[in-house]
Amino acid sequence: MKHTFATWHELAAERTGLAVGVAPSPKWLSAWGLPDTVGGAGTFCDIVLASLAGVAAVKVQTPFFERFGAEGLALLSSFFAGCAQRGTLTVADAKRCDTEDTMASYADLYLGEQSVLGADAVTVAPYIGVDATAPLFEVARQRGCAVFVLVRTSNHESAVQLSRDEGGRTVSEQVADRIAAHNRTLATGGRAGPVAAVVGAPPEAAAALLRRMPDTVVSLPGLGRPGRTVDQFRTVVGDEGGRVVLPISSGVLEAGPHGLADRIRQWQTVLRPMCPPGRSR
Ligand SMILES: O=c1ccn([C@@H]2O[C@H](COP(=O)(O)O)[C@@H](O)[C@H]2O)c(=O)[nH]1
Repeated sequence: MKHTFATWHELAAERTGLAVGVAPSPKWLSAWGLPDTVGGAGTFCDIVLASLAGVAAVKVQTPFFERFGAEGLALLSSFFAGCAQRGTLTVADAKRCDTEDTMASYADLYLGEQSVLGADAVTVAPYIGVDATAPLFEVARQRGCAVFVLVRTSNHESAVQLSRDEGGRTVSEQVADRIAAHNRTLATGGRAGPVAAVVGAPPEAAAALLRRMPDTVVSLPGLGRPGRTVDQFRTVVGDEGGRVVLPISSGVLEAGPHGLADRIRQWQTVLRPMCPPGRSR
């Protein structure tokens, strides 16, 4: 059976919630001894693909491909096709943000039936209004894809997300509530809705946001970073492991081309108890 993010709980139960971070940036190409060219990025992708057996998902930072122009996009498209052959879902981490008509074109580019990229999911920023991204939600629903909306990010400049409205809700909480509302309408048959969330908050805030969005797949970045422990994540996830995606970039790429496959297996071993087999959302 081909899984989608709507059936993430089944895929994660089988393969764990790990999403391998894919970033052919100047930094990682250099660390891997590869040239900072589209050819170097191609070799990087081949090595990653060879290490993906049994991996549920990849989270791909698309600007590191786009910077190479048409050749970079062609590489991204063929990398996604390679992932699909392995049953690995693809998140295009593009963090798009625009008004409705433009977002509709992003839906065509990343998720649509004729999409040249053919991703399973794309990330969007909600600061022009969550509902401006709604054209993507409908395409995602029709095609069994997902749109990951940034609810709370981990970067130092993210304070605006904690501003409060008259009712006392933070911007992050308002975004979370819109996501929950969309999924109440769009989720069907006990599956997760097509609107997913990215929550890079500290543990307590992350757990509260996770509870605020039932029927929603939630990506929790931060594992593998200094100061973030597996125990912290275990506490946040609780028994909701069937709807959690755990993206790890630096924590896998730092193993280098020869250690990558082993590092991925090590993370899967660590993460397996967070997603009990057969557990539903
Ligand atoms: O809150 C967020 C949301 C997304 N990111 C992205 O993750 C990578 C870094 O991943 P590591 O596993 O920590 O290396 C970063 O470049 C963003 O694209 C994030 O950091 N925080």
